This record gives sequence, C-alpha cells and structure tokens, in this order.
Amino acid sequence: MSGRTPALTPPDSALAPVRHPDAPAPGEPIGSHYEHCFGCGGEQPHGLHLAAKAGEGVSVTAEFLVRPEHQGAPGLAHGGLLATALDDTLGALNWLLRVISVTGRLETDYLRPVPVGSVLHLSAEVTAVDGRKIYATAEGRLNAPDGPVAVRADALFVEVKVEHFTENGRPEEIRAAMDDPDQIRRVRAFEVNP
Ligand SMILES: CCCCC/C=C\C/C=C\C/C=C\C/C=C\CCCC(=O)SCCNC(=O)CCNC(=O)[C@H](O)C(C)(C)COP(=O)(O)OP(=O)(O)OC[C@H]1O[C@@H](n2cnc3c(N)ncnc32)[C@H](O)[C@@H]1OP(=O)(O)O
Repeated sequence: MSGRTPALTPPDSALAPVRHPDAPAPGEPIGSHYEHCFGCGGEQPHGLHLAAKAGEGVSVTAEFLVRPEHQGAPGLAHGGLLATALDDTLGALNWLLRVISVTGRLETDYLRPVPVGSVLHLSAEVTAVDGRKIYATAEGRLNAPDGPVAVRADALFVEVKVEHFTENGRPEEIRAAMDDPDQIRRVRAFEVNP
C-alpha cells in the first residue's frame, strides 16, 4: 500500500535502493545515531529506547515495549508516539544506505489499538531512491514479528548534509555533540559515502 499520495509515489525515474557495502550485516545492532534521541537514545530517560537491527537488503527491524508513560487513552499507546516509533525505525535506514537523511513527510495508518505492555515489532525498508529523495515504508506488528499489523507508514526522507544539524540545532547541544568522540565517529561513518 505504499505510495498512497503523489508525494510518496516514487517517479518512474526512481532507482532501486542499494545497500551500502559497509552497512551492518543482517541481524547486527545498528546503535543510536544520538544518545539523547527520543526514539533510540540510551541517555533519554523518557525515550522509546528503540534498538534497531539491520535486516536483509535495505531494511531494518526494531522492537518497542509500550510502557505506561506512552499512554494516550487508558491502557493504550498514544498515536503520536507510535508515529515516532515508525519515524525512528525509518531513520535507522540511513545506516543501510550510509546517507544522512531526515523525514520530509510521514503518513501513518493506525489499524489496531496498541495496549500498554505490548511489544511492537517494527520493520522498515527503503523502496526507491530518486536523487536526494528516499522513499520508504514501515509497519508495526503486535507482540510477534508475524503478529497483526497495528500501525504502518509511508515516508519520504530527504538527504541532507551534516550542516543541516550544525547550522540549525541549538548551539549548546551541537557543541556537546561535537565534543563527544562517539558522536563524531557516528557522523564520520557517513562521510565515507561515495
Ligand atoms: C555534530 C552534530 C551532528 C548530529 C547528527 C547526528 C547523527 C547523524 C546521522 C544520522 C541521523 C540522521 C537523522 C535522524 C534519524 C532518525 C530520526 C527520525 C527522523 C526524524 O525525525 S528527522 C527530524 C524531522 N524532520 C525534519 O526536521 C526535517 C525538516 N525539514 C527540512 O529540513 C527540509 O524541509 C528538508 C531537508 C526535508 C528539505 O529541504 P531542502 O531545502 O533541503 O530541499 P527541498 O525543499 O528542495 O526538497 C528536496 C526534494 O524533496 C521534496 N520534498 C521535501 N519535503 C517534502 C515533503 N514534505 N513532501 C513531499 N516532498 C518533499 C521536494 O519537493 C524536493 O523534490 P524535487 O527535488 O523533486 O523538487
């Protein structure tokens, strides 16, 4: 069902995505792109703590345990957080392409309520690339990798340079990131992209 609106439909000129030769092997953890990220950062106490793994081709998987602090209605996950989980899983695809990109557009379908205590099994894959535009799709299944689909999304990510962050982020966080050797190492991984 991807490509539901024109903005998310790859043009005929779009290319099939190519897995970067240095992408993590299938099953390997991808790691957080930023320790304070709300989606995947380990240093973010209120975050979702998503841990993505590389899949086959240009795909990733992740798991999200829905906790009481994620509620929108009694005992049910908030839809915005579910969109965040999809968005962050899609963001992990950057490591398979070795391209830095940000979400330009995210369209989400909510198919089933997601109770607190559920584990959402997320998967995402790039479907096409057209210049800087990366078309991708994601879904979240309830409690098992082959459980019922509860949420899904189509997305357009747009490739950016590292200046997207350094020129727009609040200076104090940018300075801290640039003083953090681990963060610099993560960004450098993208600079070898041909
Ligand atoms: C030292 C510190 C470094 C820190 C960095 C840390 C780690 C780096 C490594 C990886 C991490 C990277 C990302 C994070 C990953 C996961 C987190 C989850 C993902 C997110 O949470 S990420 C945050 C939310 N995200 C934003 O904060 C974006 C705000 N936004 C913008 O910054 C601009 O808006 C931008 C850049 C999107 C485009 O701007 P732009 O000027 O570069 O390019 P332009 O506008 O020309 O668009 C080019 C072509 O995309 C088409 N296009 C654009 N937008 C579209 C839309 N909405 N719908 C349909 N088509 C669209 C145009 O139509 C055109 O298409 P065409 O070429 O065919 O004309």
